[in-house]
Amino acid sequence: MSTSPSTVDTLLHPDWIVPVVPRGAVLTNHSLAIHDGRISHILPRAEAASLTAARELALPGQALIPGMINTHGHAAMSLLRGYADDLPLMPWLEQHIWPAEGAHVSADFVRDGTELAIAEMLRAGTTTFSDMYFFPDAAAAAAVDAGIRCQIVFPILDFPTAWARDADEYISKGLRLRDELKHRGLVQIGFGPHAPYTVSPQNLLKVATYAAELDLPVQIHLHETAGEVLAAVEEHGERPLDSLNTMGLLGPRTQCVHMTDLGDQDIALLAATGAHVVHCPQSNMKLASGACPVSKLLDRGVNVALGTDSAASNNDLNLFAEMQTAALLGKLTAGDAAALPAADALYMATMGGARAMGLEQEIGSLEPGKQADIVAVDLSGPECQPLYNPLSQLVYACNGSQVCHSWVAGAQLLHNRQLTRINLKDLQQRTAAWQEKISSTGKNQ
Ligand SMILES: CSC[C@H]1O[C@@H](n2cnc3c(O)ncnc32)[C@H](O)[C@@H]1O
Ligand SMILES: [Zn+2]
Repeated sequence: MSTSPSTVDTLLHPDWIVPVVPRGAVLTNHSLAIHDGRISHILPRAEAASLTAARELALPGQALIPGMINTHGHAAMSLLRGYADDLPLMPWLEQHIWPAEGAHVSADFVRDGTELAIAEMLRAGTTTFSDMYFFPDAAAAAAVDAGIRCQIVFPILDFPTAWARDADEYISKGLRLRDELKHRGLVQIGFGPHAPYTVSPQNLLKVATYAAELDLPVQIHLHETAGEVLAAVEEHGERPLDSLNTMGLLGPRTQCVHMTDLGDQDIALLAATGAHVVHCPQSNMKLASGACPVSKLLDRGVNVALGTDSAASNNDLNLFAEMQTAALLGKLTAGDAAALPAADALYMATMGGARAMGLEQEIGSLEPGKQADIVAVDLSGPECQPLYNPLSQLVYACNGSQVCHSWVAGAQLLHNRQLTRINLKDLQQRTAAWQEKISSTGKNQ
């Protein structure tokens, strides 16, 4: 039986702890201790005096929450933020984004773009992100250097790009990356078949076989628009979700991103298979793709996580904004102001993501024994006053810039809003060089 140590690495004294599990709980006059990268204690402030800590931090006016989990994105696309706005999905992709990626994406682009995304995410409370992009080795390297936790789903497409020639090469390169990173505790590798309209049924079948054999996660863009579903029904005679099910691709290791076009039968299938949904409300709204029926999914017991998608379709990587949008859109979609209360939105941004990634025993809530992935949010400013309910402020009033500190596996990556492992000045110079290069090339060249 393991006992909690009386000597700890770090002892935090916030005004509130919002552990997420149990849902809706808010602890006052409590302290949290970190030891060996994990949460060792959450205890009443009066009892914290019995602990000896190497480092103690008073956090007046601040709330501790679990580090947030951005369950879907393409981090390096931060270099394409604002490159093509106000367009629907397919013209945006086919006429603007894919040509720009064809012209500019390289290992250096991914390295710098991912670092820019990580800097933004850490400063807004994200401590774990999922990434689906070319040169996933460069994305993983940026994450390892920054100390942030991530899930890298290596891309799979039927067509050639700068990273791979065909689906077999995408898969073999991705699996090699998985072998190289197997022992990196903060990095999890999975399959990232882009979408049913860019990956053939034969190649999706290969993904299903490998994923089952290796027990790896699979993340896919799915039912992003009604047009996607309609085109698939015309071509294959069935809805994409049904095709994936027939292929054996729907199950507890599957993360279905977007899911705006969903009927009752689709929802029943998701519930029966245990597949997860990753809701990206701001991207769905900006591209006018549609709205995921989150309340119905939750009512049927489907796990829903939150993602920003890329900075090219959002245009920021801020889960506070995403939580607020999810809550507001959820109410509008359900026609019910009681739908998606603040506690549910925060759950989706934390435990929802952890469950989707199969990491629910490790992250997603503040509980003794879990990894110390923690964020401290300042609720003392005028935008959060008066303060009747910290949970309400976190979801409906905070904007991300109130994040003061964050820790991943006990390592402090943000201290008083300063990134501890990223040189922001140098990063901003590299970003400016990319902007210069991309804008001088001109659009679609
Ligand atoms: C295979 S790497 C990722 C690929 O996906 C593109 N992408 C970015 N956002 C979306 C979206 O909302 N739906 C579909 N595809 C998207 C990105 O540009 C890369 O080419
Ligand atoms: Zn996406």
